[in-house]
Order: sequence, then C-alpha cells, then structure tokens
Amino acid sequence: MVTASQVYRSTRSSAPETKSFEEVVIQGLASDGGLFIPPTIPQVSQEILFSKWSKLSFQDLAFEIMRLYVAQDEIPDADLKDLIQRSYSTFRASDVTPLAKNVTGDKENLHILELFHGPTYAFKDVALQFLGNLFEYFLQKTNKDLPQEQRKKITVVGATSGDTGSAAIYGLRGKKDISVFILYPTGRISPIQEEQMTTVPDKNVQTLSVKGTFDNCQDIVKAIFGDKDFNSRHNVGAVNSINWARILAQMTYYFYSYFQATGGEADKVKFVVPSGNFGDILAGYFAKKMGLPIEKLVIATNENDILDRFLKSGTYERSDKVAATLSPAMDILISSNFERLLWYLAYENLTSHDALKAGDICNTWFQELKTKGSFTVDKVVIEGALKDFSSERVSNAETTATIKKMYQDSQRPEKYILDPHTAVGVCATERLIASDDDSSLHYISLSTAHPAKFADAVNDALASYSDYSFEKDVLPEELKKLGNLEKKIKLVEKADTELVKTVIEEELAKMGL
Ligand SMILES: Cc1ncc(COP(=O)(O)O)c(C=O)c1O
Ligand SMILES: N[C@@H](CCOP(=O)(O)O)C(=O)O
Repeated sequence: MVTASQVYRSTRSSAPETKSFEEVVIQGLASDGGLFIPPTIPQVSQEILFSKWSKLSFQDLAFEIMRLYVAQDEIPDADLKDLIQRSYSTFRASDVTPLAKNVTGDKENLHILELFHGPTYAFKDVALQFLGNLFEYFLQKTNKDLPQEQRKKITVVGATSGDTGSAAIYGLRGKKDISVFILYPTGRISPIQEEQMTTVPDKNVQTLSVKGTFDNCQDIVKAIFGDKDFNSRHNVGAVNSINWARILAQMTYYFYSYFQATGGEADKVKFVVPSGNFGDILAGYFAKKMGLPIEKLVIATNENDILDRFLKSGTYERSDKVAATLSPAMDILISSNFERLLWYLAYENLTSHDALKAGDICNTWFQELKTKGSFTVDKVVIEGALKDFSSERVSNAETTATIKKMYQDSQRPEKYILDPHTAVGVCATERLIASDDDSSLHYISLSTAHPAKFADAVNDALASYSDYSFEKDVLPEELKKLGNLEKKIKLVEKADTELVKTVIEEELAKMGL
C-alpha cells in the first residue's frame, strides 16, 4: 500500500498527476521547472518520538524516517536498511553526526552538531553518500538482464559553490552507468575544495570550472534540466538539493541531535542553520512539521542575505550582486529550496487546502521572478513563515570574531576551531542566547564543514595565537595528500548553457562509458 506521503508532485503544478519516489529521484527537477514535494507530510506521535525514536541509532532512525516517504514496493525494508548501512559506513564517526554538547560550558546550552565526518568533510556527505547508492540501486533494477546497448545511463549535472561537488563526486565515482559533471565558479571556491573535486581519477567524473558565479552555474544546470532534447538524449540526473532525496536524508540529524541534546525529553530546542540554498534548513522544517517539537528554525546568512530580507519584507528579489564572503559556499542569492517552503506556506494559507491551487500560486510567483525579477507575497504568508523560522545576518567581521572567540572561550573541548560557515551559525546563536535570556532553551548550531576546507578564513582569525598551527591542529592527513595529485579540470570560458552542453557532450564521448 502506498501512503499519501509516499507520492510527490511539483511545486508549480496545478494538475492532479503525482509521481513515485523513484521517479522524483531519477528526474530531479520537475518538467515545469518546479521542485518535487510530498504534498502530505507524515505525522509522528509524541509517544513514538519519545518512547521509540529517541532510543534509536542514527541508522535505525534514518530507516524509520525514510520508510514514511518511500513505498515498500519501491524499496523493500531489507534493501532500504542495506542502503542506509552502506551509506553511513564510510563516515569517520560511529554515530555519524556527533553532537559536541555544551561547548561553551553549562550555562549557554550551546551544542554544535558536527556534520563533517563523512568522506569530503562537509554536511553534504550525509545525503550524497545515500543518493549515490540510491542511483545505483534504481539503475541496477532497471538494467537487470539488459544488454549493454539497452542499459539506461544517467548523466548527473550539478552546480557547486564548493561542497556539493566533491560530496557528489565521492558518492558517485566509479559507479556503473553514471557519468558526473560538476560546474563550479572559477576562483570562488577554496583551494582544498578544488583539489578534492579535481583529483579524483575515475573516468566517469569531470569537473567544469565556469567563469561566473554559483548562481550562474545553478541557472545553467536548471536550464539543462529544462532542455527536453538534451534530457531525453542523456537522462540528466540531479545531485543538488533540488533532488528530493537530499532533503529526505538530511532530516535524520535533526531528530537524532534533538534527542542527544535533551536526553530524550521534549525540551525547547532552537536549531541554527548556516544557509544558502535552503536545503539543509528545509530538512529541519520537515522534522518540525512531522511532530518534532522544535521551537524555531533560525536561518543564519552571510552578507548574501536574500532570505533574511525576504522574511523582513515579503519581497523575493533576483540580483546579480553576489558578495564574495568568508563563507563562500553560502554565496548564493537564489535559494532553490525556498520554493518548496513557499508551496507549503501557500497551501496552509488556503482555507480549501487545495494542492492544485497551491501549485498555481507558486507557479505565478516564480513566473513573476523570471519576468520581473521579483515577487511579493501577502503578509499572511510571511506570518506563516515566522511561526517556524527567524533569521540572522552575519558579517565577515563577525565571522572572524566568532572563530577567535570560540578558540579562546570554548571549554568542551578547549580551543574548538570553527569553519567560517559554522561560525556564521554560532555568531547568530550567541546573539539569540543573549536576547532570549532563557536558560531552559537548548541551541543546536549546525557545523556544516570541517575548518580544514577554509584555510584562509581560519588562519586569518587564528594566526596571531602563538600556539596555533593549521598544519598540526586543523589539517587531516588525508587532505594533506591532495596537493600532490594530478588535477583534472576543464575550463569553460563563459557562463553559457549552450557552451556547457557542448562541453558535456564532448567529454561524454571521450569517457566512452
Ligand atoms: C559549508 C556549507 N555550509 C552551509 C551551506 C548552506 O546550506 P544550504 O545550501 O543547504 O542552505 C553550504 C552549501 O550549501 C555549505 O557548503
Ligand atoms: N553550498 C552548496 C551549493 C549547492 O547547494 P545544494 O545543497 O543545492 O547542492 C555547495 O557547496 O555546492
């Protein structure tokens, strides 16, 4: 039996058709340009949450959550468990996403959720190790017993501001019937991020360094998905958080860390999430809507603050003026996943609770964004958003000051070193702790990357401390070796969709897969 939360529809569709989990994972982006969502969010009772789920391991919890969104017919229990076990066996931490509790001592209840213990040292591994195995699983089923020339092949095309790219590559390298093309903005990712992506020798992987911004790369990827001809020739697949499986896999750590922080009690918890494309925090929104009693989800942005401005003004505005900040993976002005949230806000606001009408409204907003460069939502929509979210904007100077402050003041462990994205979140968290002045609240601040990935920002903040050494205190052995490996980069001189498509087809021919 398929339940209501195991079928999907596009955020822009006003037609009754729905899709299966497999269809949305393989297709990535809906053909009308919208994103896939489950119109019904499953509900988990407080009884199940606190007497059952709070006692589960990360992997068992992931299974319980995913089961609600994936029908048995599509992935039977044993296969889903196996996919989960294999995906998290590559992590360096046995509990996958450990929580550093009370980092600043007992008074603040400030807990840091370390999401960087996967193969590429960023939170993206949590979802992309799983998505890589999921692509392989579905392809193996489809291609079983087919001769080579009839096998279905997927061409993954993704955009990265630094972390998604390497996590996708490590999730998909060497996988049969899959080729991977990752676009990144030339000169706007850190040297280690570039080394991680470009030193992978597998034949099925190619990085494309594009002259432009991350938003340009993301626009090209979306245009490629919208190109019916190209798509039917190459079966384009998505690894960005437009792919629903990314959001699904990220839900687990909201539940898991909540139970770790509160000891399994239903205490008040705020999650603070360094945000760019809005995929990470959206997983928290689903956890909250499923019944986890989250007090608030706090969007922490750097100086590229479209989300913060939207919550304050109700106007979502396209702009080309992306600032290069100390947290470059969040240098994003168009946050893909915001569209998913807007669909639910439109839906909740309709007294008829009509999914088709919600699709219509969402479509109108995004057509306006395309034609006029902005759209404005009603006050009630913003009021709806503010029930679940608040936002904080953090400057470069505050980011540096937070890395320093944590190094000086942390107690468990001492001299805790933050990456600049995590520092944006921790700065926002410290602000809230001061303004809330409520010792019963727990704060879980998401640590989205290992500091080794952002040497310049970390060294700028800490170089003046005589006992600090990046090589000794921060850089893992595994990352030290990357500098000696050969790099495979293809430069794309202009952020142009046609040019990128041509390059992909040339490279695909060379791969000969
Ligand atoms: C290190 C890091 N932190 C935060 C973010 C923002 O996450 P999201 O795009 O899901 O909002 C990203 C990139 O997405 C990232 O790479
Ligand atoms: N910060 C990301 C940008 C892409 O976001 P995604 O979550 O939609 O893949 C990156 O590091 O690439």
